[in-house]
Amino acid sequence: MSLNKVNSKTDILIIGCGCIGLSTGIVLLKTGKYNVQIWSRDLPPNTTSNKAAALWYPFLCNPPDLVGKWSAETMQYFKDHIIGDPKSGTLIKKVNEIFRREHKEDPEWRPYVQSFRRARKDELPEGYVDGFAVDDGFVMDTDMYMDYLVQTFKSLGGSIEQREVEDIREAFVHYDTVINCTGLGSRELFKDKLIYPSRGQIIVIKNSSERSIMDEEDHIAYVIPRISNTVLGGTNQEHDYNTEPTKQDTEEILKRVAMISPRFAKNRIEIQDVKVGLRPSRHEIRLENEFFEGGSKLVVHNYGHGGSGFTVSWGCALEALRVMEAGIPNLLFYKKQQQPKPQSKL
Ligand SMILES: Cc1cc2nc3c(=O)[nH]c(=O)nc-3n(C[C@H](O)[C@H](O)[C@H](O)COP(=O)(O)OP(=O)(O)OC[C@H]3O[C@@H](n4cnc5c(N)ncnc54)[C@H](O)[C@@H]3O)c2cc1C
Ligand SMILES: O=C(O)C(=O)CO
Repeated sequence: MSLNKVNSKTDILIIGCGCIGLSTGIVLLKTGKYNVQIWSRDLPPNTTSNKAAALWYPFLCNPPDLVGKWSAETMQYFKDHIIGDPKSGTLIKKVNEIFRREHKEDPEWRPYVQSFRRARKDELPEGYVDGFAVDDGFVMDTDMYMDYLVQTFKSLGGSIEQREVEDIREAFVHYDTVINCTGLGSRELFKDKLIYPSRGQIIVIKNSSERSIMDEEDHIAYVIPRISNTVLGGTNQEHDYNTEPTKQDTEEILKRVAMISPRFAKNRIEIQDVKVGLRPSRHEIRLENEFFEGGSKLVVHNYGHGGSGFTVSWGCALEALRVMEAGIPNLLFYKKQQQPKPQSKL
């Protein structure tokens, strides 16, 4: 049984069509070494990824040092490959995180992000005394960006099938190597009870804003401008599976946002949409190899990105490629191939 190879490229299956699965698929296809197919229960716009705000900013995601590294790699990847493309739905936008109390410590990801600085006094709304700033942060108009990822993946030769995987062995019938990008789905598919939902509600409004501003100190409040609208948030209700928006959360978000951006207190807010997504939260991102079927099958796990899937997506995709290529030579088939051929007796 040879490793699945067609046209001398190795066949790889990715399960999941969120920002993580699509970014990982694009990185694999760009090497020119793999045929990549995605199987996914839900397709954009019906994924958690589509419910995100989204901006580049490490948030509700661990481990801190790797999140810092992957966030910085993602920022670089955006600058090199994405920001210049108007179809990507992305914009460079300064981001300020603000605090009501002095915040002596820089964020743990600071060593990886050269453009980090402390906020200036004029960037702090009334009642706030400290803050961070990243002038070359960026935002994504999430639906536009997800469509852009799908188009990029397909244009590189990737194929997508809407298909739920109930048992990983279904995938092993056709593939030796599978990349698991199922987010919260890993709770069932791989029985990982460490991953759980953190419910986030956002409001999409017509008004615009010149910067992203967020307060995560005692509760969550943020304003994230995008190309065609602005997102106000948010909530973080752990282990809450309710995907329906609530009036109470909408009112609470509007109240908090008025504190960080007084202009939204004065001007009439024109609500376009209210969305809810379940962040795939975990004590840390799981990005590692797991061998099945006596070493003849390989699963590369890439899930558990919490509130930072977009922020770390390209760094994690590049890491998943590295991890996968370190794992494949240990597949039983490869090992057998490396064994010296028995010398003929003649
Ligand atoms: C309100 C809100 C705001 C956010 N804002 C930001 C932000 O500003 N910046 C940021 O970086 N992040 C943000 N996030 C976090 C970000 O949305 C997530 O980290 C990210 O979407 C996770 O991507 P994913 O591809 O792992 O998951 P998903 O988008 O959930 O994709 C998982 C995919 O796997 C599929 N799947 C699952 N199980 C199976 C199965 N058994 N068989 C087949 N397919 C399966 C699903 O159908 C889906 O296609 C926000 C999240 C929320 C909720
Ligand atoms: O709500 C979230 O998860 C965010 O990342 C917003 O910044």
